[in-house]
Amino acid sequence: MKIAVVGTGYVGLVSGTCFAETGNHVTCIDIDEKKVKKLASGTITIYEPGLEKIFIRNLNEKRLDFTTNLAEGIKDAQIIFLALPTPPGEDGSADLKYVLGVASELGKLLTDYKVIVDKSTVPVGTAEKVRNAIAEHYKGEFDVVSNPEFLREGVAVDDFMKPDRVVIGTTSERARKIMGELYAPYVRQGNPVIYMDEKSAELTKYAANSFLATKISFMNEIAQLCERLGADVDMVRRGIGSDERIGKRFLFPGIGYGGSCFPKDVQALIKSAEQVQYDFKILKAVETVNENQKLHLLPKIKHYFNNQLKGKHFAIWGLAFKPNTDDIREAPALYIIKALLAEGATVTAFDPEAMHNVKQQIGNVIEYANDQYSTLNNADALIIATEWNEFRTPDFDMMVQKMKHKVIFDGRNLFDVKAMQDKGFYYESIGRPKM
Ligand SMILES: NC(=O)C1=CN([C@@H]2O[C@H](COP(=O)(O)OP(=O)(O)OC[C@H]3O[C@@H](n4cnc5c(N)ncnc54)[C@H](O)[C@@H]3O)[C@@H](O)[C@H]2O)C=CC1
Ligand SMILES: O=C(O)[C@H]1O[C@H](OP(=O)(O)OP(=O)(O)OC[C@H]2O[C@@H](n3ccc(=O)[nH]c3=O)[C@H](O)[C@@H]2O)[C@H](O)[C@@H](O)[C@@H]1O
Repeated sequence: MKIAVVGTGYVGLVSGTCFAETGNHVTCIDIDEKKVKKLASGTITIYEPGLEKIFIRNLNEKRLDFTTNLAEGIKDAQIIFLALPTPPGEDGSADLKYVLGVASELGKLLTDYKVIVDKSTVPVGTAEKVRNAIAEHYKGEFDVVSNPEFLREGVAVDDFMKPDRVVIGTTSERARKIMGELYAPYVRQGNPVIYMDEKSAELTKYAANSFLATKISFMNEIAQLCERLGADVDMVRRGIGSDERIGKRFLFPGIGYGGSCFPKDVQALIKSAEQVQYDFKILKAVETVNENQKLHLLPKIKHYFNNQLKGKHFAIWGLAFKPNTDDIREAPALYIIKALLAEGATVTAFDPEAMHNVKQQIGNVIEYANDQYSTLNNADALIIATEWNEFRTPDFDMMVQKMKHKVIFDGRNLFDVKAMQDKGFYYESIGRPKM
């Protein structure tokens, strides 16, 4: 099939590349000229394990190309995916200016039947708005489908190639058939394509992200209780996770959820509810808990240093919002850094992939180290903000040699509490007894 993908960010690039991987011809369109030039010349623009290899293969085999020209990019396409940003507007609701702007452009360009697919995360009713924006200029036949994306950064290729499910929202038989054909190679036995109406598909995406965020905030509150009652959240997590109705995944407490989606999607669903006079109480609490959790380590740190952080030097391991990505959008580490600097402390940080993005965002207000151990020179304490694999089994002897004090505040529960005590560390983590 011939496919166009408008927007070559995370979702656009991953889905475009993966659609090409099963033999489709994909043209990716973006207004960012620099990005398009880079991609067209074979340089990948995001860090995503496994993506570069298939990106290069499909580029070389001419199943994937890039352009800034919308008219040229969509000309021969049977399906046009919109993978455009839907950032929070001033009031927290999803800003649809990119999606509707492109829809209106498409209306001026369409000359024959095409399926226009909302892949961006968009509020209920957007498919209708996209349809109207196109129909204002184009009077011929076309369909608008909602096909939300559920990939996770860091494992995006696997999530896309072997999805748990594919949700397709359309009431058009013609569009349903085309979308079914496109997705047939991706769904394994037992992992269904779920067809529904557009509105239900749109809400499914927000419900999924909000439910997962709720699980995390719930566990972060259980962790708070554990700290106050002397229980161990790791044990509680295992104890409840083995119940299939609850499930083992997404029960890890930490320093809050970040990333480009959970924070904005929770906010947007609260707003959508408000617009139909519904007060979504649980989600408001989920958001508040998460805001507090990002700085949960701070009082512990201040308490340890008798409320005097001025002149103290901190090492930070991990800047990305989660491992295996260079994405720093809403990363808890950035909130911690800001709070430490405001208290007059200094910071040296290391992240295996995300440092270039942090440098670009906050510049040289902190120092950047070439590896995890160099952050520790003269550090009064180490703070762990992202659970990269290489942080899980460090050389503790080398750490001890470099650190001024053997003090670790671990926002991701990487180490065994008793083992750390035996090594002589002062070690605080999330929801586990200090010993
Ligand atoms: N990042 C993720 O892991 C996931 C994101 N989503 C959703 O997918 C959508 C896109 O997200 P990301 O890929 O992260 O966004 P992004 O911000 O990484 O990329 C968006 C791209 O669209 C381009 N763009 C903006 N206006 C344009 C226009 N008029 N014409 C052509 N290109 C234009 C930008 O230059 C950028 O390259 C959002 O709604 C998001 O909520 C859904 C699932 C996963
Ligand atoms: O809509 C989206 O953009 C995507 O949002 C999330 O994917 P992503 O943001 O890439 O990352 P997750 O793995 O979900 O992690 C999100 C945040 O939750 C935190 N988290 C996750 C799991 C957990 O048990 N505890 C926890 O604190 C992570 O550290 C991270 O900050 C969803 O998992 C995807 O299904 C969805 O497509």
